[in-house]
Amino acid sequence: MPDVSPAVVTVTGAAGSIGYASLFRIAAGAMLGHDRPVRLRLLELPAAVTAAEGTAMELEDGAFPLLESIDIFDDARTAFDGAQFGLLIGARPRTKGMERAELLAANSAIFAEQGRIINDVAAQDIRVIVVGNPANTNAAVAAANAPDVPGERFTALTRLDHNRAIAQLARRTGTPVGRISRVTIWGNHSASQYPDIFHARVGDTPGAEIAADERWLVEDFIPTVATRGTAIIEARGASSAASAANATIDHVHDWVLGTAGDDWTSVAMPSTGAYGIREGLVSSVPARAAGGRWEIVEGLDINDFSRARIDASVAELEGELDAVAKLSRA
Ligand SMILES: NC(=O)C1=CN([C@@H]2O[C@H](COP(=O)(O)OP(=O)(O)OC[C@H]3O[C@@H](n4cnc5c(N)ncnc54)[C@H](O)[C@@H]3O)[C@@H](O)[C@H]2O)C=CC1
Ligand SMILES: O=C([O-])CC(=O)C(=O)O
Repeated sequence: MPDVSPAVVTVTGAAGSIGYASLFRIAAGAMLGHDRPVRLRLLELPAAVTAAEGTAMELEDGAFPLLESIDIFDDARTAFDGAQFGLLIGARPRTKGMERAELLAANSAIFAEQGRIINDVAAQDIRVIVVGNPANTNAAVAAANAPDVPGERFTALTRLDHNRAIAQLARRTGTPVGRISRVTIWGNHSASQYPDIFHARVGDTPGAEIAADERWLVEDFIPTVATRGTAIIEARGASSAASAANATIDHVHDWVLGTAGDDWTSVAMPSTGAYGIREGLVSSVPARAAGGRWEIVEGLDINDFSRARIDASVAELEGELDAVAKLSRA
């Protein structure tokens, strides 16, 4: 029986670009199903509350039958009260001249606080997706600060990278995206990520056969997927917003309503130690969802080519988390 009780959805950074591109589709039922009412709770910085009010006016004007309420907050403790879904989109952006360590420090403070608050006031079945960068490490920090919430409820967005990889494979092979499955993004949502097609199915062709063109794989496919965000910033003059919102909705949709058939998707979630990834890191892995839970797809054969790339991206995640730990001790 589908859950048709109203869902309490807290969205941080709600007045930003991804927030704006997400909220209308959430209100229309694209995220949780077309039979599940939603109650939106929008969190913004005080300076952006008026903009959030403008978005709320437009949401009202959508007259969405599923949208039961919209509330706006500049206080995280109130915004997360009773939240069943936390879309953590708002983050401190990197500003000119800012070192990566400063960016990590600023965001770890935000996500540690939000993790503590979620622990204290969110609903018992809270599910969190962190979109704000550095997303994996922000999710790891939030999870570490929410000891009463099962770690698996904290995830980060690599579905955008996953969708980008499918799109590139479709383009290369002339295969409709709907006939491409079992692609995996491993590691960090950064340029070190590893889009793995060795287990993929591309129409009737095994991904390994396509990966055999190593020159294309190394010089074209992997870097195109891994640096797509930068290419979009260069072209658009702003970072991916609609595609990031779309991927966020896909992620939560599949988490709640299940992944299709025997396909899997890519989810950054706290490591269980599977595939030799250190526990505590939030790394992207292949995962299926059923019954409202993500399950890592275990037992895939990882060849040397993939192992080296997974290890490199995981090492970057270790470096980020270690830097955050050092900063919080300083
Ligand atoms: N994981 C992924 O695949 C992707 C992640 N991103 C990241 O998503 C984040 C948001 O991107 P955009 O919406 O384009 O940015 P944006 O700058 O348009 O909006 C961000 C909003 O967050 C708000 N905000 C900042 N700190 C906050 C806090 N502590 N609490 C509540 N609200 C807060 C700001 O006031 C702003 O309205 C960025 O960190 C971006 O790098 C972007 C694309 C893809
Ligand atoms: O750097 C950014 O904000 C954009 C980003 O994550 C992406 O498009 O993958």
